[in-house]
Amino acid sequence: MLPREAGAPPTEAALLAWAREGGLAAKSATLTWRRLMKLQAPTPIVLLLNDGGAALLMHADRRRNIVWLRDPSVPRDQDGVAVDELRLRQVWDGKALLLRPQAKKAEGDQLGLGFLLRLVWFERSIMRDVLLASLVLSFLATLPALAVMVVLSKVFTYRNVATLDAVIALLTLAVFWEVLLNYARRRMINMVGVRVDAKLNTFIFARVLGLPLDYFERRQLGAIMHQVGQIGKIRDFMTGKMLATILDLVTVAVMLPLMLYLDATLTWLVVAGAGLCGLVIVLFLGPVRRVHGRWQRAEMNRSTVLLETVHGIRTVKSLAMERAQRDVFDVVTAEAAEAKEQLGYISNWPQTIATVVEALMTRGVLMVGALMALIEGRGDLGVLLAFMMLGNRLAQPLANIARLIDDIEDVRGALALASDVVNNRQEAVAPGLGARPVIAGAIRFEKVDYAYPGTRSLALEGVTFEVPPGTTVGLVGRSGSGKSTITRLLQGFATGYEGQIAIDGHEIRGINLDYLRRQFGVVLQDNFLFRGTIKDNIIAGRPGLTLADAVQAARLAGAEEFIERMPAGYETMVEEGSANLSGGQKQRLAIARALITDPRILILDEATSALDPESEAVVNANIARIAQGRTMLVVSHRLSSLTEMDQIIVLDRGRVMDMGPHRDLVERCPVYRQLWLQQTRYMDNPRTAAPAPVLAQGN
Ligand SMILES: Nc1ncnc2c1ncn2[C@@H]1O[C@H](COP(=O)(O)OP(=O)(O)OP(=O)(O)O)[C@@H](O)[C@H]1O
Repeated sequence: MLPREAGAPPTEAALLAWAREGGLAAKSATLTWRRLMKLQAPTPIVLLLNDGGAALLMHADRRRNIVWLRDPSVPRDQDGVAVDELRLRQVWDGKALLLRPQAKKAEGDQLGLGFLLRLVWFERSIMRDVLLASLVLSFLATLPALAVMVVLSKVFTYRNVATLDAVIALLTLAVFWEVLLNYARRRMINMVGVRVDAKLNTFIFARVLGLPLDYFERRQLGAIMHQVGQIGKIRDFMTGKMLATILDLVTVAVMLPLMLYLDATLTWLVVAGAGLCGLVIVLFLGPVRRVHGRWQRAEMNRSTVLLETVHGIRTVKSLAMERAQRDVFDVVTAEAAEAKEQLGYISNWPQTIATVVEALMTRGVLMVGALMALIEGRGDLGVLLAFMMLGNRLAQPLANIARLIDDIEDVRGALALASDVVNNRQEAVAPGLGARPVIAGAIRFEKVDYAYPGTRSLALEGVTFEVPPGTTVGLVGRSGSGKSTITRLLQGFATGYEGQIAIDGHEIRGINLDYLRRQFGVVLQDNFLFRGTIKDNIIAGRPGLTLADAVQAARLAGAEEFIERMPAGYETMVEEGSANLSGGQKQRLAIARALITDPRILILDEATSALDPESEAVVNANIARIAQGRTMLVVSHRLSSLTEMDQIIVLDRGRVMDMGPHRDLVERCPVYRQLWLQQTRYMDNPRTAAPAPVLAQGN
């Protein structure tokens, strides 16, 4: 793509963006001569010269203290130029672009356990510090128990005050460290959490954006939102329970050997108790999983009904469907509540049994310990007390680890739901893939057959036509004849067609998808305006464009006059659902938005169908000006708005019936003539002359 201001050198940011769009990993850097000498670069380095030019660094000759440069515009087979430090400094102040082929990008990853582990692995340096802090904290946690042991065994028995002083000093120091390390650990855990959360969210958003359009059309929006929303559960688990478990494991790893040292028999008693907890939970895993699945499906239904109702609230209210929708919602809520109740009932059992085992374990330690001391005369009071204190501290993490199985089930379900959306086929795997030819706007369809996924009948059948650049073309036909399908295929929304679709002779499947779509300006019947000012909406998605660009596009679209009458002009906020704009104003804004990039091909798909005659007249008056210098495809049911088009393509049940200017078609094409007569019949009647009727007959 050429810079907008032809002749001006591209900015560093633009070069970076182009390199990245071209599939390269690019970085800007400031280099010194010494760095250049040290570079044994196998990858291209572009030196950005002070006058806006650029040179390619071929290699640095350290022995002779020179670099070999090449002018990128000079043919490859010509030699480079040797430049020494003094000469280079005169034209270059250190700015450079470092380029290399892109490594496998995160977008290519699939959401799954491997991906989540990799996210944590990225944070390994902080995680290492967290583990280290946990290790020290676990040691510190054993100190009170050991202190009790020492006080009972040594201080009381031998009345040793010096030892008591040492123990008190040690415990005081330990408290200080404990507070400090706990504070640092919480900060680090929070940091890991925030980073993992941000990465996970940006990854999910990129994947959802990359899903093909027909995916959203085939699925219920509510279900998609619910499934994607599950990511919150995964994040909470990763930064909450999973991390806590790792820390619990550290505690177990530190305490177990110490307890084994103090008393092996009692230790095995504790371990056996924890094992029993785990076993109980594993036994309940199957039933819990089944009920959990049912509950998840019920929750999904509930979100779908809620979202659909809010989304279609206009229809719900105007058809007075509130009562009916409430009934539907009541039913799905009851199902969700029943499943949740079942889930609570089932998962309460392993929890209860685990609590019993845990209680028996701690009491068992006391009894067995006391019995051993009484009967066998083994062990002393200090050791028993210390053991019990440690045992209590250990029981909790062990039980937590066992209970984790329960949470894993929840997260496993959440992961399955989220990845069901996120891991679907992406539209374009590599952003850099595909050609970027300069496009003038010639369109050719050749024997194109297309059936929508999941349907058997062909939406397009043997469609063949050719449109020279700069032509205005109307697409007409009954409802469902395939008009919109043609415009969709042209924009690369589906690639599973037979035959060939080419723009300027380039088959569109070979063109970079992002680049292809940027060649189009599209206005639909109902256009979505984003929250923001009118200016933001016109220049949406094209950062860097200015108010002047927005004004120019608005003028061309016939929107200038009403924007200037608005309270804050171009800075007027478009309200939620664009309630402060009329249909005609919304449509003219959408046309301005489509024109802002000066696209080579403009598609108006029923763009004026919903407009009142006055607004339609304003838009139509500008059509000739809008069409100048570009190819324009206009889908319309109102044939009267297409009579001035250079060519009109007549479609019927997915086939091209004829193509030609209006006056020829009226004479030779029966389908067209019939459509035309149906509409003009009304026009002849002075009482119904104003709007031409809409041609919705269905088939
Ligand atoms: N997303 C879709 N999934 C499945 N079938 C579809 C989809 N969109 C359209 N179709 C089918 O493809 C055929 C052509 O539809 P298309 O929307 O291209 O017609 P159209 O001429 O633009 O109709 P209209 O004037 O009503 O907008 C129709 O039979 C329609 O049912």
